[in-house]
Amino acid sequence: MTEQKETNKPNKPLTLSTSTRGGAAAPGKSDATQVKQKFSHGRTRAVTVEVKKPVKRPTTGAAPAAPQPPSPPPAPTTPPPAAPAPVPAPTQARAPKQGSPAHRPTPQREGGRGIVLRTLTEEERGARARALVGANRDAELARKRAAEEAVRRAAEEKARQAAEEEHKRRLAEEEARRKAEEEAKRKAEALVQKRLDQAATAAGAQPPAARPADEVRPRAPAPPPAPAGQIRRPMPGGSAGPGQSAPQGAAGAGAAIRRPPPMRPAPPSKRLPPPPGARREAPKRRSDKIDVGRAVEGENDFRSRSVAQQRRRLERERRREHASEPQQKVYREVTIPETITVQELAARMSERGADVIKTLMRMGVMATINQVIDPDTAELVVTEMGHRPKRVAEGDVEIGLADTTDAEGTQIARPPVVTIMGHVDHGKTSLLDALRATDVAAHEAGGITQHIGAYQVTLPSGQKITFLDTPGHEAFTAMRARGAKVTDIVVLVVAGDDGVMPQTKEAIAHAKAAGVPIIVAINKMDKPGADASRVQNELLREEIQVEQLGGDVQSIEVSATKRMNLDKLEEAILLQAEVLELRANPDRLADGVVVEAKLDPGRGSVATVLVQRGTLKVGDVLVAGAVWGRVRRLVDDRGQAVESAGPAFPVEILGLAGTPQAGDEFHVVDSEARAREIADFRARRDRQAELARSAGGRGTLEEMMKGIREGTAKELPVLIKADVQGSAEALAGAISRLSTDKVAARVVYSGVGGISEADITLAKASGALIIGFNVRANPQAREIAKRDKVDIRYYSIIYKVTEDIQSLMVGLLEPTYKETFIGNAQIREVFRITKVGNVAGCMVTEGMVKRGAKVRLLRDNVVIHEGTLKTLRRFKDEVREVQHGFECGMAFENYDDIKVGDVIECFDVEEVRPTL
Ligand SMILES: Nc1nc2c(ncn2[C@@H]2O[C@H](COP(=O)(O)OP(=O)(O)OP(=O)(O)O)[C@@H](O)[C@H]2O)c(=O)[nH]1
Repeated sequence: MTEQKETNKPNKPLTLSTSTRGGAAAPGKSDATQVKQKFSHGRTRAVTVEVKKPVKRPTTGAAPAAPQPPSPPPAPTTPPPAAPAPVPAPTQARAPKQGSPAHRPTPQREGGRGIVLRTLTEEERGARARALVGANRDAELARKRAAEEAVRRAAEEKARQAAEEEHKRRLAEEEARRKAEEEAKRKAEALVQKRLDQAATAAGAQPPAARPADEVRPRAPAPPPAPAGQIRRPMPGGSAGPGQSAPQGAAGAGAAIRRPPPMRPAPPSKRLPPPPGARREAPKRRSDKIDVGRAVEGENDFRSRSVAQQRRRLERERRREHASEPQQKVYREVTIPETITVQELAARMSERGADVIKTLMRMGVMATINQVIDPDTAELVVTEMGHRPKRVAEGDVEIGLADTTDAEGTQIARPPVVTIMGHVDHGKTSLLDALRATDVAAHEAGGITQHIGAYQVTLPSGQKITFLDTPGHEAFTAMRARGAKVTDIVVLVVAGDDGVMPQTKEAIAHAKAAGVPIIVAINKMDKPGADASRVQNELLREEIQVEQLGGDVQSIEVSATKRMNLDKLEEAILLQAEVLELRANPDRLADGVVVEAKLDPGRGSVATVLVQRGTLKVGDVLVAGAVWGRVRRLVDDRGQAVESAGPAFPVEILGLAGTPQAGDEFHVVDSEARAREIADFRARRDRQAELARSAGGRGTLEEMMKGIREGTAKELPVLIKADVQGSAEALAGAISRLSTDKVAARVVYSGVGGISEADITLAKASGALIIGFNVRANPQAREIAKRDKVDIRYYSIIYKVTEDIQSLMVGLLEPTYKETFIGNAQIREVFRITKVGNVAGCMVTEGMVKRGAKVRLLRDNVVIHEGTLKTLRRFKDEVREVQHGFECGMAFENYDDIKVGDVIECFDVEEVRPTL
């Protein structure tokens, strides 16, 4: 409305208003009048004009609103037709602000001739021109806005059309879907009808008319009067119920659309108010599940079932049919881990939890569904319920991991792995360096040898030797204690000028305990005081008989500093390797031993490993101890990156998730999942072992005895430390003499001095018992012994030692049992007694029968049962024994299968103490 008014108004940015001085002028006469000239931007100017009074009035008509200026601006009077409404708005908004006089009513003049202006001054003209320019600018601005508005409107129109089309499309889809649903329902109903007809025909039942109405789904529309009445009830007056929109109400009046389309706009203004009483009636309507659209079409006059309901009903029928068939019980193989809950066990057997609990109760075990039961009980339950138990341990994840068997043709010769051992300052490091310098490959490549704990030397002949650079025999034994057998040959370095020293003896003991052949390198032979034969003789006392003295141990005289006879030493090593027939299969998943491992700040976990079998490659997934990882990089002993490492090749591995321990075995596995599983299991096991240790577990001796009892050990290893050499030797001799063909006492090492950490390590690696004769263990050794469960026994009298060792050895032997026959009884009659079971009425035919004695049941001279007697009665009294020729009643413990004619053999069992 406002816009309309605005547009009808003449737009005059420049107007004149007059004020006549001196009252009204007489007609026909000129009159001076003061005219107020108005410009844009609110500027005004008073102008004096002369008005000539007309003699004669013109014909009536609309007086000009204002005298037109000589060049009137067209813009304000011609707004763009495309956008009439928005354009005035900004103008209107601006108009009052600017105080534009455009809207002021133009004074109507009495005379129709208009006003004659006086000639404008230069200043006035200029002002007018400026005003015109300003007006033109405004008009231009308005035009632009109108154009923009037109574009926006066009875009809006387009979007609206698109939305309408989308809406139409959805309606069509909805309609199609509804039709499809109806079609499906019709088919389902037809099927149900058919089945019911068939059932009725088969049973010779009543005609379909007699069937309940809700089972006979109408295929044709129901009679119209009924739905009409039902529809009108919930929707009085035809108005929509609460919550229903107007379109639904319209549908009730005849439209076929039953539910509002999803995108349909429902303006709240069109929503009809709920009729009085509609709220009360709504629940009833919902419970009836009346469908407005269908009701109008007259499709149904009662509750209709959905397709899903029909399907469910058919399924129920099918199940009922199946339920009548007897179910075949499925017997399964049930895997039983080390711990299992009742629920899990029930699930694995596909049995009900309650049944499993009942079975447990029958066995005298009260357990709840979530209770953990031990594997033995679980196995009994599984057997009881008719399934097949399969026991597995958690450690089964390691099965197949350490498979060292290789087919005959697959193995090829591999380089020997050598460890150098000896007394301090006898020249181990010097010899290792000298041997390393003989590596032709390093010289050829010009590479600098890295110190990575192991390196390989290529001899001029092309043969290779791998040296382990482990610091001393303790590290060697520590690795062995972890179960790793890495070294093939030990080179025992003895300084020619010094001879056999305590650590030389220790080294010999360690090498012997590991069962590794020794090659003696008598070093420093360049020194004037060096005497090889003296050294060889001293070695004899340590049971090392060198070839020069008729033994089989090779002995080479060398000089590390002078590089003397190094080639001979290498030859001796290769010869020994040949004897050992060292072979490995390079074409399999690699495994080996971690020689050393560290956490490098720049490279992460770095493990030096020695490949023992197969070929280790970059990208392999491996597990080393409780650590796993994927090989990111392999670096050889010269610091060169390599792609693979074959048997006896020492190499650094980068990419492990953690740092393994020296002596840990590594295995390449086929998947990360397996590696992770094994590493997790080992970490768990180590944690449990640590807990058991802290809780004070069993000692080595007990474990050892258990091993012997189980037949896995046949000897008692002993480590002797004494105050003087004489005592140590005497003890070693006495203990060795205790050995018999049944069980052996083996002296792993005998030495002089207090018990050190090295002794504990050796004892641990050998599973030995330590005997401290007049010596004690130092605190560190005690601590390690406690941690590693190594038994230390202190003595000060030699015969006490031998007595103890003897009793230990006897204790390790299996006891023997002697059987003594007591008598026989024949079953003459079998009585069935409630709560007791079968009782045999017998006649003692030989010797006597005794309560508490062992019995065997013989049927046709075949032993069919062996056990104990539950009762032995004579008449009604419980008796201790029944002599030959008397009758008695006997019943077996946990056994009932007795028959007339069977013989009960009665015997005693006596344990015989084993002797050495
Ligand atoms: N004359 C002579 N001196 C040697 C020989 N071998 C080693 N030495 C010297 O003996 C000393 C000890 O040598 P190392 O190689 O450090 O002996 P080691 O057994 O490794 O010593 P630890 O590492 O302390 O156990 C050094 O001063 C060497 O120079 C040799 O063949 N002849």
